[in-house]
Amino acid sequence: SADRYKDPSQPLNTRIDDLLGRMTLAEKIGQMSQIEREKATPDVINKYFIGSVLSGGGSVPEKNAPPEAWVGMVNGMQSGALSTRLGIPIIYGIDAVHGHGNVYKATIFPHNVGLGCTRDPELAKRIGAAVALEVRATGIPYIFAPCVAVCRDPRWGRCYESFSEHPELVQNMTSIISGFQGEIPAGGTLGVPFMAGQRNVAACSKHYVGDGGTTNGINENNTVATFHELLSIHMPPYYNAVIRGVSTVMISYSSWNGLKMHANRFLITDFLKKELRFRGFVISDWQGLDRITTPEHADYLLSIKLGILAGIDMVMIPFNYTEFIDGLTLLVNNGTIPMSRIDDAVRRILRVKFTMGLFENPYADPSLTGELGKQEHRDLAREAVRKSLVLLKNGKPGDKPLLPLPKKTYGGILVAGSHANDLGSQCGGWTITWQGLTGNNLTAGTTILDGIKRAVVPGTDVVYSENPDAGFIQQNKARFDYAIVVVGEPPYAETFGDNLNLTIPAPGPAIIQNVCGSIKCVVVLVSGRPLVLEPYINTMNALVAAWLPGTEGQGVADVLFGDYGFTGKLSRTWFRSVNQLPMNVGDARYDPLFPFGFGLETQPS
Ligand SMILES: OC[C@@H]1[C@@H](O)[C@H](O)[C@@H](O)c2nc(CNc3ccccc3)cn21
Repeated sequence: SADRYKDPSQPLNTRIDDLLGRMTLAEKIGQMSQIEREKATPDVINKYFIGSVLSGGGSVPEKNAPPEAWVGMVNGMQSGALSTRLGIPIIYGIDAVHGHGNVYKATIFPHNVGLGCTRDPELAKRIGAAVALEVRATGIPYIFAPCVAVCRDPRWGRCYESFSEHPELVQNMTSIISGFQGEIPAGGTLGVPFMAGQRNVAACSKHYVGDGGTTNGINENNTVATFHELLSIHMPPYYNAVIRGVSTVMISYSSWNGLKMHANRFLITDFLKKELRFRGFVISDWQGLDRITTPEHADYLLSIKLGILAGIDMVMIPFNYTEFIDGLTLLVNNGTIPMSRIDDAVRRILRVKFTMGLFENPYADPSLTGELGKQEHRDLAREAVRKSLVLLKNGKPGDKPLLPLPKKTYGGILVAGSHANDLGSQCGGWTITWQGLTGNNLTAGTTILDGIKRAVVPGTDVVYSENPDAGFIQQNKARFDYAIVVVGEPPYAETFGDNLNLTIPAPGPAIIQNVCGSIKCVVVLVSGRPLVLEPYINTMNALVAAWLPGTEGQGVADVLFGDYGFTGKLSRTWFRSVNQLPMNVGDARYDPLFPFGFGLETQPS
């Protein structure tokens, strides 16, 4: 019979059964293997029947690669896959967690902590659709987003990847999945993966489950919780993700009550796959199997056994693919892992690939390259920046409000601080490189300083000094009508962001004291999370939490100068002291500097 699996008019399960029935063990295990771009030559993909390739953070075809280079790379790999006996296409995945962060000149949106402050699920959906177009511009159909972590401790290095500490707010923001993948039609089968068309991407809700609940926010560590606490705090977003038809779920490095999530058969198979009826595929994190043991990779055969039997379907290996393939082959041949488990994994992977139309559209659509960094998307990102800003203070007690700032001044405006003129720092981690970069040459965008200069009346004297010394301040303090002080955190990702003191990094505090001690000032804090404020807050006339706004820094000036009012509300509790942590809305003992949901409002001027 003609290859029925290649016939798109055949029912989905007919195609899956037909193809699965033809596959050798080597071809099945190849589908379960995801390797890193740098290993993924067409020959390796062909020889090992590789099912998936990824770009890890910062892994690009060439520095500042244009979309055409990405398309050429992905298509080259795809030809390797299509030349295999059964011609099963690869699915290429990448972290587009705040826009297509790895790609030069992509639109970079606010990180999730800021999106949570918009309280605007419809905006999140529009962002998802825009990001999908920018990802498709590079020929990629699959992203490792959204992170639906419920970050319960801001000392966690990935807290900025979390929409909120409050599970309901995170649940609401899962609307971004319907932007990425398209809106699933009502009345379908619960839990099946969905993708509307070739201008959408398959999504990945991560990291299942409890990644945001680790002790002291230590990345990849242990989440101590009763099953009820796990279900009420960390699990809710996965209900919504499954209902929205999310195509994949990524497993967390963390443990639950001492058991590694990557080895947790109860939560992956019995709960996610059976109870929640998730029908897409479950993917490990990077070397997630290796990290089941301590030290990592200490017993890779055991890692493979535990991970695959737990219910992991695709393994983000990413480099030692022969060791993985040989190990899994051995475990199937010696009966440790039943073929039924392998078939479940491959069935799920094929279900996603058939559903997203990958067999009919294995190659990039070259007409989409113009979507990358499109002005329409930048305008959307700028809107998101505006709505993400949270006004925490506006005028000292007894003073009249400082914001919105006048665009016309008699004297000048002093702009100070390390983060006023630093595109990389306002983007944060997962931008161009894994950890992110400082400086202004990493990609295309608008710094907060650029935005201020464009917002004021032409001819207004805007003076920028990154770290003005006391002498400069004393000589000029009468000159300036007011100052804008922009300080905050350097870029970071994952464990590099773990931080137990959460103080504003030097020289931020000194700049605040020097400038605000002499000149009326508004401080704009660029950070992935709440930081220690109490020592300085009385010195400030006004204070804005800007989070990690991304490339469209103009959105900050839009609101500072009153083109738009402040509307953002805290997605996270703002603690007084780290000694209070963890401290979340709803806790019995709750004594924040600013509570969850706080945000002053201003009217457009
Ligand atoms: O980039 C792929 C995944 C990403 O989707 C996950 O959210 C994240 O947990 C993740 N981390 C890495 C790399 N982690 C790593 C940590 C220490 C040394 C080398 C790599 C890759 N990935």
